[in-house]
Amino acid sequence: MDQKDENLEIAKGIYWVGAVDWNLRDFHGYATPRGGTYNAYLIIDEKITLIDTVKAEFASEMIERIRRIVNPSKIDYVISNHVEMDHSSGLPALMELAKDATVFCTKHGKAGLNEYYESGGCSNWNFEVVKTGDELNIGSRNMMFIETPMLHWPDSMQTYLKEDKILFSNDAFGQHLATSTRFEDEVEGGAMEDAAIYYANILMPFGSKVIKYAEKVTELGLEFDMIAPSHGVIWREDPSRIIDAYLKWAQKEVVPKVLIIYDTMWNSTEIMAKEILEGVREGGVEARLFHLRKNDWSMMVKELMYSPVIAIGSPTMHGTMFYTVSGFLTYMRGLRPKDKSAVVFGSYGWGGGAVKGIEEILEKARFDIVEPGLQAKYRPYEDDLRACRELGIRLAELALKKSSYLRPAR
Ligand SMILES: Cc1cc2nc3c(=O)[nH]c(=O)nc-3n(C[C@H](O)[C@H](O)[C@H](O)COP(=O)(O)O)c2cc1C
Repeated sequence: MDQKDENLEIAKGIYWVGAVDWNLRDFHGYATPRGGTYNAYLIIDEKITLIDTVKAEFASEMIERIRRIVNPSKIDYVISNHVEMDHSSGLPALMELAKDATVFCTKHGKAGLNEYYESGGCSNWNFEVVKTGDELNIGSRNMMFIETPMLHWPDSMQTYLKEDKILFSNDAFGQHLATSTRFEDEVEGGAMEDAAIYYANILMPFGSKVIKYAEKVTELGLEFDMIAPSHGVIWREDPSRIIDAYLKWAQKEVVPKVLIIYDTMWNSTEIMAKEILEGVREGGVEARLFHLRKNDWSMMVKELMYSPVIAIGSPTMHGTMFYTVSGFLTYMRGLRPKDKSAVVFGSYGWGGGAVKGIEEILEKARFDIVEPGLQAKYRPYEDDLRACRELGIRLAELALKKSSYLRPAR
């Protein structure tokens, strides 16, 4: 190993061999202003073992990192925790070199890899299908596999290295964060906020599975010295913090906060939004205001996770809501937020339509619509503004009532 690469040995004989994607700004539609990483881990033992790979465009970088430690053809075992392409599309290039390696994955993992890489030579790979509790001896160490279906795909699993007490958790507990260090405790300000954004955008629909997972981990009596996800930095200082945070998010703990999301063509809806915000402020509660074309939706979704109350505003355009509002509602519905109270507002010129359309969607998504939508014709005048401010005060009261704790998990 070069001196400069020493920090890549995360524990004795265990190396990070992934790639840092400094310029990643959009991860399948999720805004990643701080970049990202694809983490792969190499374990040098009697059986040389690679855990996950990287996105195809970084495969040669991963192979080069491996080569500096060991000839890739010497790899005996490849653990494929998840078939999604950011972790598996580097696999065909790796398997070209490690022709005799056995690939360990779940039943759905094997099917998924075959779907993705039929033309990548997958039919020649040796597979071993594993399930929860199965163990694999690699010499001085033993691994245990834990299936985590729908955390966040059907094939997902995690790998626990028993002697080192390291959990290779794949996407769970990850963050999109490009760094030159590999540990969370070395990142200025930590990575909990990045993990919260990740949870909100990727795992929010699967809260009940997260709760079951935490119970399983307790039942198995697992202890952690490190939790090493497949994105971002490794949790080393009190690693259970991230499991506790997941539990809080899954249990939908919220803070007294009102989220105001809107779009506007001629600013009338924006004036209403800001007046609602004034009311919330008067009511003694924090409000966050987001213009849909000026902010990252992934950040709004993180705020939604913490906020018990949301106000959504849209002007009417051609008889319906503004297009960004319908796009955001589609994204938000898919994430299945629960126990949210909502109110709708917006400006219109003649027949209207936006407010009604939004309310219909929110009802289907099981939001509790606390009162009829507020509408202002063309420009909001004194009466409209007073109504917005009073609405804000009522939303603040509601947010206080619905909040079960005072600070987000950090
Ligand atoms: C392209 C366009 C289409 C519109 N279509 C409708 C409509 O179908 N029904 C309606 O009531 N108002 C319609 N309006 C009027 C707007 O809803 C109205 O100007 C409103 O005050 C805009 O709110 P905003 O300032 O927040 O953008 C339309 C406006 C524009 C610019």
